[in-house]
Amino acid sequence: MRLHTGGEEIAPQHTPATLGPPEYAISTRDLAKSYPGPKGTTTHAVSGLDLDVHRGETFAFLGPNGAGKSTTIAMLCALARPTAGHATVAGADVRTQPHQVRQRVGMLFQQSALDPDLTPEQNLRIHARLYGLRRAHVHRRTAEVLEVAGLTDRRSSPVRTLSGGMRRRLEIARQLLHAPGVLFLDEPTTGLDPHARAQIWDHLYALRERNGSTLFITTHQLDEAANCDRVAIIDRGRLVAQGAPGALKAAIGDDRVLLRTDQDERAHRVVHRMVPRGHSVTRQTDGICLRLPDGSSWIPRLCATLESHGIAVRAASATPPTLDDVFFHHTGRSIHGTQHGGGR
Ligand SMILES: Nc1ncnc2c1ncn2[C@@H]1O[C@H](COP(=O)(O)OP(=O)(O)OP(=O)(O)O)[C@@H](O)[C@H]1O
Repeated sequence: MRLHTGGEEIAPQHTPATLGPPEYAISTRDLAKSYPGPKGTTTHAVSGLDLDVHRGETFAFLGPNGAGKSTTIAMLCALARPTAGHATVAGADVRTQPHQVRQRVGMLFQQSALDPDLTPEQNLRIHARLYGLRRAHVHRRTAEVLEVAGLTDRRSSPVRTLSGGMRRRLEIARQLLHAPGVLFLDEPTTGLDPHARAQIWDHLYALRERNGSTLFITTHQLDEAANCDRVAIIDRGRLVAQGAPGALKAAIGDDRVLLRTDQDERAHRVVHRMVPRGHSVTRQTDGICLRLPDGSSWIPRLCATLESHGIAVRAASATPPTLDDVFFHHTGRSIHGTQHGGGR
């Protein structure tokens, strides 16, 4: 993921009455950013984005590659200018008060900005000075954030000797030095093994509990988004859905029914005829997938009909909707790229 510092002219501004109330950590209305595309075209990286993130919330920003996540973060951190719309972050307007926004947020980039030959303590001190922290505070804040990151005992080891998870915690610690009100994390667990991923999440939850930090986290990991307080799903620059993961899943209702048979092609045709219009039936590499309300009640009927056609059912399961099903429901695609293949 890249961050961009766009340089386009921006429209005249005023703060619209429709922006969320000041208790929101982040509020956007009609936020948009376009880039000049190839051959005179325009790429609408983000369009008409309305987001409200409460203070102290862990908020996931979920979307496939190229959906507009980095562009949104860049605008919210006042690193890229919106082409249109409004946004306030930690009480400051990204257009008219970009300096205040940058003072009040922390931003974890995907690319490491640590010097591997220096120790955690040295890296933090350099960052603190670059950030203009008063000398008297640097020592205390460095010790505090090292403690929060669980790295006090490694404070004098060269960074190159730390594990991937430790380095990521150190990157997060760096962003906490100036005690930001909102912390943006761009895919914070990318490249980490499952154990280190889990540790980073424990660390983020602890930050939320301890400091009441607002965490805005981009991800394409469905399980990570599902563990956040609320999630916004973005696709092709537009907001698809926003809400608590449970509520988003409950709103679509349909379960996912998976059938594995000895003749999937024939089974697909049979099943297709049984299911009412408007419900999806797709062939996947691992069987036939249906999206239906109360999926488990369909299984005996589906199996009996298939067997009456001489098709053996090897496995059948019904699972409640996931955030991928929410994405599919709104876009007709899986977040990881599977097209709606032959469904209804
Ligand atoms: N500086 C730029 N100039 C032109 N087009 C850009 C620029 N930055 C991003 N884009 C385009 O804007 C769209 C959104 O890109 P963005 O990087 O915000 O998506 P993303 O969701 O962060 O993707 P990924 O998860 O792959 O990093 C893409 O079509 C991208 O090609």
